[in-house]
Order: sequence, then C-alpha cells, then structure tokens
Amino acid sequence: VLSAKEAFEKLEKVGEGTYGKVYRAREKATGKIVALKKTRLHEDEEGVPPTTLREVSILRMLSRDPHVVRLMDVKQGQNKEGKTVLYLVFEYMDTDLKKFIRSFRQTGDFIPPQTIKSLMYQLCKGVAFCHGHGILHRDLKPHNLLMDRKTMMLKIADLGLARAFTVPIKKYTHEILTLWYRAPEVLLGATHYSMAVDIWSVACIFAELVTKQALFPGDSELQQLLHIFRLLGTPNEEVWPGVSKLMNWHEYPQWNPQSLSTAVPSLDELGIDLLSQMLKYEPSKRISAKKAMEHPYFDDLDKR
Ligand SMILES: NS(=O)(=O)c1cc(-c2nc3ccccc3s2)cs1
Repeated sequence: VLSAKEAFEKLEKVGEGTYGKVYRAREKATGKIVALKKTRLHEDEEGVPPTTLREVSILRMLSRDPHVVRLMDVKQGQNKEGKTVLYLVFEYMDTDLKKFIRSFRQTGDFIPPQTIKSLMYQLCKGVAFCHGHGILHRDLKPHNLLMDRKTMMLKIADLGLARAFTVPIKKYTHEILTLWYRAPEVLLGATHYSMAVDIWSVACIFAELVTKQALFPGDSELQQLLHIFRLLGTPNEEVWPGVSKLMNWHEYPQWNPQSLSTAVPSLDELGIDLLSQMLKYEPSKRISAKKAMEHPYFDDLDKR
C-alpha cells in the first residue's frame, strides 16, 4: 500500500483547518484532485486511538449526505518526527462560504436572495442530516462551509471531528477560534449543549449572507455576549428559564430587544420570521433544522 506521501502530490495549502492542515492534492494514480487533510494525533499511546477510529467511521457514514463534504479515504502515515498522522482524503470543493461572501463584499454587489435561499436550504438539510444521526457540528461558520461555484452546491466540512478531537482553544495555527457563531449557552458556560448550538450558528450565517457583515462580531467571550444582548435584549429568567444559573452568568447591563429587521434590513418578512425562530434564547425553543426546512420562507425555492 502506498503511503499518503507517494500516493498524493500536494499542490497548495487551502485552509488552515481547525483540525490540522488541508491541502489541494492530486492523487497520482488517478490524477483526481482532492482535499487532503492531515490530522496530527495527540495520542501518547501507540497508533490511532479507538475514539478517533469511531469518529472517522461516523464521518465516513455522514459524508454520504450530499450536503456534507465527502470523505473518500483515510490513510494512516508517519510524519517527519515519526508521529502517527491521519490523512483524510476528501472530495475537492473550489471555495468556501467565507471567500464567497467576501467576493460580494468587495464588489459591493448583494448576494441574490434566491441564492441565499438555496444556500440556506442546503445548509439546513446538511445540519438536519447530521442532527438526525445525533452528531453536532459545534463549530459551524462560513469558513467550514464549502462551495462549488459552478453548481452552487454547499457542503459542511470539519464535521463531527469536534467529537474525536477536543475543540482546540486556538486554531491549529496560532489563529484565534472565532466566537461570532457561538451560541449564548456555550458562551455562558453550559456544559450539556444541544443541537440548538448549530442552529444558532446557522442563524448567524443566514444574517451574514444577507448583509455581508457578521451579525455578532465579538472579539472576546464577554463582547460576544454583549453584541448578542444589545440586539436581542439581555436574557432573563422569563425569556430563558435557568439562564441566571449558568456558570458564566453575572449581572449584565439591561438592554431591551430590538427588532431583527434593524440588524438585517433587506431580509423579507418570512426570512425575518425564520431568523427569529433560529435565534430564540432558550435552546429548546430554537427551531430545529428539519422544521426550518419546512418554513414558508423556503416555499418559493425550487427544491427538485
Ligand atoms: N479556503 S478555500 O480555498 O476556499 C478551500 C478550502 C477547501 C477545503 N476542503 C476541505 C475538505 C475537508 C475538510 C476541510 C476542508 S477545507 C477546499 S478549497
């Protein structure tokens, strides 16, 4: 069996993923272009930990969904220091949603509403599929939503690995993990969070597709919370029973909720309604991905 080194020719690094480096690479035997993700294993014992193997097999199963980036192969290798590395071979997608939004911001154009609707439907579908298999993403953001610009297909990446590898505080490189898409219950230190954390991220991505600006651009955990409170109002026991019992809770300035259309002015009424159901403070009140797909906002989408 060829080691990953011989089997693939690395072309260029495409993303400092949260879990290791990702390269555009060519499979020598077939000429196929793939995304090669090298994941260092922080294990002390020999070989690949069973948890990782379990997670990789979950990832392999989940990537059958058209809205999850397809895992084509897994190869074990050794890096220069002789450490065990795992090479995950994914289908190649030519861009990510972060670059897609930036390209519109730079030209000053708006992303067409029907494009936003199609991307949001695909995202909800991919999230619903993963949630249906009991897998949370935990770190959904434009950077790890991949796109094919020709087909306008959107696929979730970096999925489920959050379960195998504890989410690093800093990104793999010394970049800061962004907090902009983090749900309030996570920021307030809830220990058992639910699939609703991914719906919060989906909502932030939805608003960002419309305005091309981050909805809550906090640069610290406290600032992230204050951004959220200034728009949605400071949460209390009425709107979110149990909020004041969460670990990181303390007295915050009291803000009243603003109407969402102040933050996302060009979104139509149906879009605003869906967004508001995704941004409910109480996690159990937040709309599920499956229910979101049935929202009237998607009625005029050609869902063939
Ligand atoms: N950042 S980018 O140039 O748009 C770009 C990123 C990618 C990635 N493909 C994969 C596949 C799997 C996991 C992470 C990534 S990141 C392919 S192109």
